[in-house]
Amino acid sequence: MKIGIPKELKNNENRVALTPAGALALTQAGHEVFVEKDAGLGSGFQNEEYMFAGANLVEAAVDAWAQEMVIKVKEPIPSEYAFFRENLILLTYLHLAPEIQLTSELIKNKVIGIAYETVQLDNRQLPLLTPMSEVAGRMASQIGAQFLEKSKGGKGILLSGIPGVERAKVSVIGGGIVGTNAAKIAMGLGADVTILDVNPERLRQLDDQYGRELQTLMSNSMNIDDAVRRSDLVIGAVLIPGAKAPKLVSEKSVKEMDAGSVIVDVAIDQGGIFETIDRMTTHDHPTYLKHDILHYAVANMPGAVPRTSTIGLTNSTLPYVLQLANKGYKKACLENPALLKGINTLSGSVTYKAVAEAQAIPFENTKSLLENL
Ligand SMILES: NC(=O)C1=CN([C@@H]2O[C@H](COP(=O)(O)OP(=O)(O)OC[C@H]3O[C@@H](n4cnc5c(N)ncnc54)[C@H](O)[C@@H]3O)[C@@H](O)[C@H]2O)C=CC1
Ligand SMILES: CC(=O)C(=O)O
Repeated sequence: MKIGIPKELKNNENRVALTPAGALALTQAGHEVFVEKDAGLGSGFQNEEYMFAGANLVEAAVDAWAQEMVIKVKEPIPSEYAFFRENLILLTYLHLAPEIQLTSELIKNKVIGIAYETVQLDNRQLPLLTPMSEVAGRMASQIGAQFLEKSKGGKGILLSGIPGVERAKVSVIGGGIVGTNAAKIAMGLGADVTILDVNPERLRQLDDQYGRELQTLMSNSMNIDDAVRRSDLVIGAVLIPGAKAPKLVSEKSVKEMDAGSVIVDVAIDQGGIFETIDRMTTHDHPTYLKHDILHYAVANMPGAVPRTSTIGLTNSTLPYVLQLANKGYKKACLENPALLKGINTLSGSVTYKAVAEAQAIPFENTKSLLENL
């Protein structure tokens, strides 16, 4: 198969969809890889390393996009919609539920849109979201700690406190991969950490794992309101796969936080869980103030640590990329139910139920559509 790797265009997005090691695995399997010149530089991978791995370097994005399958990191931005065409296989994070225009372009152009974030194993794990959730979760606490500093606009407190001075209170809403990693780092930095989840089994696991160091709480509106009001830093880490994130934190609770407190909404890529977050922010302008609370809502947090993230992402995506390339997307998806769940758009239809529901548009069953192609 001919596979294109365009350079990422989102603000401060320095990741690339494939490492030279990944390119080598594909060329050794008999595939042709076309990497846009300089696409790997932000992650510290030189053009020569891709050439050494047997990939072709192409001068322009259009040449990478012209291939049978295009692998990216982030959802395409409007300037990339012109590259969409019928039967293009696009493998990337799509986060379509809140992205009406992108969804409509993928449908209109009959793109085969496979979203990393909805590839799901039988045990419900999301193997292609996990590595970036590990990164973003770990970053969320670091970022929260930075923005609590006075010079960054925060209330001027240290997460750990010092002997004789109170520690900061951190609440993490959602106890999955992002939430657990955020809690781990916040605990490591010495904060007083509470984690909320709706899944009692998950709360039990977290309690077994971290004991008295971590306060677990059932996620309901009363507990969320109480936790938010008392927190110096609140991290949003909820996910209902494919769906628009539920608005769990009310504007009223945010107003009751102390001035200079910080919100980091990692779930912003699915629309965010705070009523006071109505827009994404960027690495260039990461926060805005609302009700005197700093709001951070960057949808590509791992883009800030591209070397770690690119290697972590390729480690997880490569086995799936190889299946798609070796078998063709149709056979690969019909033989692997996890990959089948990744298809969000096919033959001009939305094939992921939660996306169709979020946008109130018709939904088609992926398997039936594929079998009849
Ligand atoms: N902004 C960024 O750069 C990045 C954002 N993300 C996003 O972070 C979000 C979380 O991802 P993961 O941790 O990997 O998902 P996950 O599936 O591992 O965890 C989600 C957790 O949310 C819980 N949950 C569901 N409804 C809830 C509710 N009402 N209250 C409390 N908890 C609830 C689930 O039980 C689950 O434990 C996703 O939207 C993901 O796309 C991930 C990586 C980077
Ligand atoms: C998960 C995601 O959207 C990201 O890593 O940017």
